[in-house]
Formats: sequence, C-alpha cells, structure tokens
Amino acid sequence: MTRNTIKVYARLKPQTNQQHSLKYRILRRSNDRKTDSLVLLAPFKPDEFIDHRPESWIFSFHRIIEEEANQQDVFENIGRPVIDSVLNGYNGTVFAYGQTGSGKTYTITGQISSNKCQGIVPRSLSYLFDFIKMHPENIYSVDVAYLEIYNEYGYDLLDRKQQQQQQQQQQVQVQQAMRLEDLPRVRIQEDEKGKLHLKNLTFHNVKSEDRAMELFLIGDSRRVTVDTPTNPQSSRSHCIFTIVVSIKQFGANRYKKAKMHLVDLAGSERVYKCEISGTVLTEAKHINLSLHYLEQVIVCLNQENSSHIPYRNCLLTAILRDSLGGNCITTMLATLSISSVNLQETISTCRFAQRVALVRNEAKLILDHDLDSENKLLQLENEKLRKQIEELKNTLSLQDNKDRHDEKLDYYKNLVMQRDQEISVLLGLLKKAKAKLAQPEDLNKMVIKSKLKIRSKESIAERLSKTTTKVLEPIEKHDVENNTLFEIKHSNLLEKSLEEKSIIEENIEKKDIPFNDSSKETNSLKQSFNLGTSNIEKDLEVKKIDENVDDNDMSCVHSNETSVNQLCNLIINNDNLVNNSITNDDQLIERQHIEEKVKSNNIDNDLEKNLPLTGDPEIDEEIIAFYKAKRSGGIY
Ligand SMILES: Nc1ncnc2c1ncn2[C@@H]1O[C@H](COP(=O)(O)OP(=O)(O)OP(=O)(O)O)[C@@H](O)[C@H]1O
Repeated sequence: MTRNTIKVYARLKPQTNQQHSLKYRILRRSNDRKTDSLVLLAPFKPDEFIDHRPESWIFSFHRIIEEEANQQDVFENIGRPVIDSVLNGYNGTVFAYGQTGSGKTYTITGQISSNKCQGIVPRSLSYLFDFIKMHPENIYSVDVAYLEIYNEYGYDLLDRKQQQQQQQQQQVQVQQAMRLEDLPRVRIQEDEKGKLHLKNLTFHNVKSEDRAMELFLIGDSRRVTVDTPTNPQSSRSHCIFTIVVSIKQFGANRYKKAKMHLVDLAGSERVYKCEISGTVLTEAKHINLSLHYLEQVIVCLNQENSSHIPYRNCLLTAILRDSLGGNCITTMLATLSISSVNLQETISTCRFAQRVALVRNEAKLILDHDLDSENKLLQLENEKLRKQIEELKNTLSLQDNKDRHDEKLDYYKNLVMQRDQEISVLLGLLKKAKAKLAQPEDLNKMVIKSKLKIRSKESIAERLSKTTTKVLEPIEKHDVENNTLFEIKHSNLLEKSLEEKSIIEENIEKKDIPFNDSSKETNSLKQSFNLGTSNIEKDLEVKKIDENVDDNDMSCVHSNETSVNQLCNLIINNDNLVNNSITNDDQLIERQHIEEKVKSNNIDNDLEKNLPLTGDPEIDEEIIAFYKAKRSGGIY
C-alpha cells in the first residue's frame, strides 16, 4: 500500500496575443522549495483585482509545464508515471480540469492524426503495448471503455450495437450524425458489499495498439462538442477513457488488475461571460453543477473530521470515487489560460488545484479474483503456451532434421571413404597395368622373336626352293642332252644333292627349335623332302642297274617332277604358315587366354563386357575380383 497525495500539475496554454498576456513568474523547485510555484501578477487596473486582493497570487504545483512544452513532455511528466503504476497493479487517474478552451482536450486527446500533437491517451496506449511487447514473460490482458457524462447521464461511447450498424453502413458521416440518445445509458449499481458498478458500460478486450486506437477514435467521434464563444469545439460533457490492465506472471496462480482513467472534464465557465443560452446554457449548468460536486468531494476529503464524502451526488464523483481519496495514484492537470481576460478563471482553477493537492490517496495493489478476468488471462496464457509448444516443436523438428542430416552426412562420409579405398585399389591396378605396358622391351622381344621365326622359315624355304631348282635343272636339261651326259651329270648332281640334303638336314636340325611347338607342317615338309629325294635316289639307282632304260628315264623324271611339285606346294603352305605366324601375336593369344579364363570363372556376361580389362591377366584378375566384391556389396 502506498499513501500519497494527489499530484497536481499546471499546464500553461500558449498565448497567441502577447498584448493580453498575464504577467506571471514560475519559481522552480529547489532545495528550499519542494514544488514549483506560479506567481500571477495582477494587471495594473485596480478594478480588475479579484476581491480587492493584493496584486499577486502564488500557487504551488508538483510541476508547472510551460507554454513551450510539447505533448511528449506532458506525457513523460504526467501520463507515464501513472501508466507505470497501473502496470505495477495500482489504479491510476489523470484528470484535466480548467476553464473552457484552456487546453484540457488538447492535453488528454490531442490531435490524433498528428504524431507530434497526440495527447496522453494515444501516447499511453502506445507506451502500454510497447511495454507488453517487451515483457513476454507475463500475460497481459487489456480492456478499454469510453464513457461520456452529458447532462448528468452516462453514455457508452463504444456501444457494440452501434458499432455493428456503422460497420454495415460504412459511412463516416453516419458515425458523426449518430445521436447520443441512441447510445445505451450507463448507470451506477451498488452491490451487497457497497461496491459501485457501472451498468451498460462495455469493456472491449484489445490485443493491439491499433485496435485500441480505433476504438478510441470511434468514441471520440461520438462526443458532444459545441461551438461556443470561447471555444469553437467545446466539449459539453465529461469524458472518461478507461484502460484496464490485467497482469499475470507466467504460471502464477494470482493476477493483478488495475485501471487507468483518463478524464477530460467539461470546461468550467462563467455563464454570464459566455453569453450563452438554450441547450448550451443547460449544458453549462450541468457542467458547473457536477464540477461543484467534485469540488465538494475534494473539500470533504480534506476535512479531517468529515465522516461522509458525497460521492453519490453525481455520476462523475461516483465514478471517480476510487481516484479521489481511494485506492488510486491520481494526477490532476490544471490547464491554465494566461490571458489577462481569463485571470479570474485561472485563479479559480489554481485554487481548486491547491485543494486537490491536499487529498490523500491510499493506493493498494489489487490482486483480483474476478472469474471473467481470470478466465481471459488463462486463455491468453494457453494461447501463449500453445505458441511456445509450436515453437518448441519447430525447434525440435529442426534438431531432428539436423540429427538426420548428421546421419546422412556420416553415411556419405563413409561412402566417400569406401570410394577412396576403391579408387586407391583401382589406382594400384592401373599403376601395375601401366608398368607392364611401359616395358616395350618385352614387346620388342616378342616382335623380334616372331621376325626371327619368319626369317628362319623363309631362309629354309628359300634354300629348299634353290635345292629344288638345282634338282630340276638337270631334269629339264635332260630333254635336250643325251642320256649319257645326263647320267654322268645326274650322278654328280645326286652326290651334290645328297650333300645339300645333309646340309639342309643339319640346318633344319639347327633351326628346329622355333618349329618344335606347332609346326607339324615343317615335319611334313621334312618328310616330303625326304620322300622326294629318296624317289630321285631310287630312280637313279634303278638307272645305274639298268643302264639303257630310256622310257623309264622319262617316268623317273616325271616322278621327280611330282615330288618337286609336292615340295613347291609344301613351300607355299609353309609360306602361308609363316604369314599366319606374323598375325599370331603372343599378346593376342594371352588376352584370349585371359578372356577364356574369365569366362571359365563364370563371371556375369554383362559385368565382363563393361569391365575395363587391361589385357594383363594378373591385373585383369584383380580387376575382376574387385568388381565382383563390389557387386556383392563387400569391400575389395
Ligand atoms: N498547449 C496548447 N498548444 C497549442 N494549442 C492548444 C494548447 N492548448 C489548447 N490549444 C488549442 O486551444 C483550443 C482549445 O483547446 P481545447 O479544446 O483543448 O480546450 P478545452 O479546455 O478542452 O475546452 P472545452 O472545455 O471547451 O472543451 C484548441 O484549438 C486547441 O488546439
């Protein structure tokens, strides 16, 4: 609980006409002085002195806001401390009091369309919602209501039915043309505990500054204003904009609830001065009466022995009961005109302010148990919890995704490692294959070997051919020479041939090694050669025995010719063989050998086809093994 007097501020309305300006001085608070003081100096004309008092008056205020002060300065000094106390759970009230046209509405409402000129209400809403945003640890529920007291009747400026109708028509003119009588009347009801309640006043729950401002504007547009001689837009009513803030700490069982009244009182005016009549006069009388009741309450509150405070005299005092002498932190703003023509009204306002400044309030922290409010707060708390759960879910799913991502990453890392191993094996194989291929001597050797084979086969064939020619020559000559000569020559030739034969045989023996492996043809050549020569030998031997066998000579020659022909054929065959041996490259044979081996190992045909075999059996075997292992899912 905090005990404090109502803080009273004075705001001086800027004077446009300096000629008619009151002379005044402001004495700022100092070590000697606890408050600001306003010293008003009377004009020189003694007939303008009020009650023939001395020519100067001094009034104390918590703070005096000068003409030059802007709207933000006013909010910082007056509005902000009150809304801060509301946010701490204490009721707060700001009310503006002053003569008509002195700047009450300008201070409380201001010009909403201009940021610079906005009054305490819009600035308080903005401050409140900014504060809520900055404190997500708490649950806040905000409700607003707007009440107008006109000619002693209360009206709900934010009536829902009217709002719905206006929304349907969507015409601003209709809003403005709306009659006050169409709005529901707000009445005061007292419960069994003596607590006063306002019946028919709607409290709107607002979740944003924009919505709250929207409602404030709607209510403001419904206010009754009149063009009076002193103010072209004079408020003919008292208006109270109420902000209720319920605060619950997250997870707490209890909650705080506090309300802030922002009161723009109708202007006090001296009827005789305003030259008004009719409705405006009636309004003025009601205004003055209610302000009189307000003053009465204040006076009673300041009288120590006063047992009864006349709150119920009027609607205004009934509503402000908590704000005056009750559970509230209250600030009064006295709006003062410093025009010399308004001296009396200014002094009157200052006097009222001095009395209010003496009123003591006892502000208590309000821990409410109202089911409606509690329900609202719990709903908000649930909403917030749901949001938090969603956020947590998102965070968890992100974490989950991250885990999955990490798993995938590990999998791919392993895969990359496996691939690296495979690549290194393949590189090894490739290296081996290259090393093999990089030994051209082997190939050269093989080529040379093959050439040697060819040459040796060629030379034998050549020799055989020559021998055959030599054998044939005498036979051919036999046709032209006589038999004796033929015989002599033949015997010589035979000897030579035999010699040649033995030489050839020797040579064949020497050159036999390259023919050993595969040359069946060579053996048959040898045999045929033997056969050919033996036939000649036989024939000649027969000649020797039977010296005069002419006809037989010819058959012998024919037989020799056949043998030679056979020899020639064999030579041609041998030549073909030699040619074939050129194409029979050893590497090709080896490759075929590997391929056969691969086939025999039952390797899948498709795989075989696509394998990058090198031709080297050793390497190819490794390659096949590598791909076989890979295909079966293992590691080579
Ligand atoms: N501090 C100020 N700075 C600039 N203009 C001001 C200031 N105070 C009041 N005014 C202007 O003076 C005129 C009257 O002000 P306002 O309507 O606020 O007076 P009021 O006290 O509310 O009068 P009423 O009681 O008749 O409603 C308005 O045009 C307003 O803009």
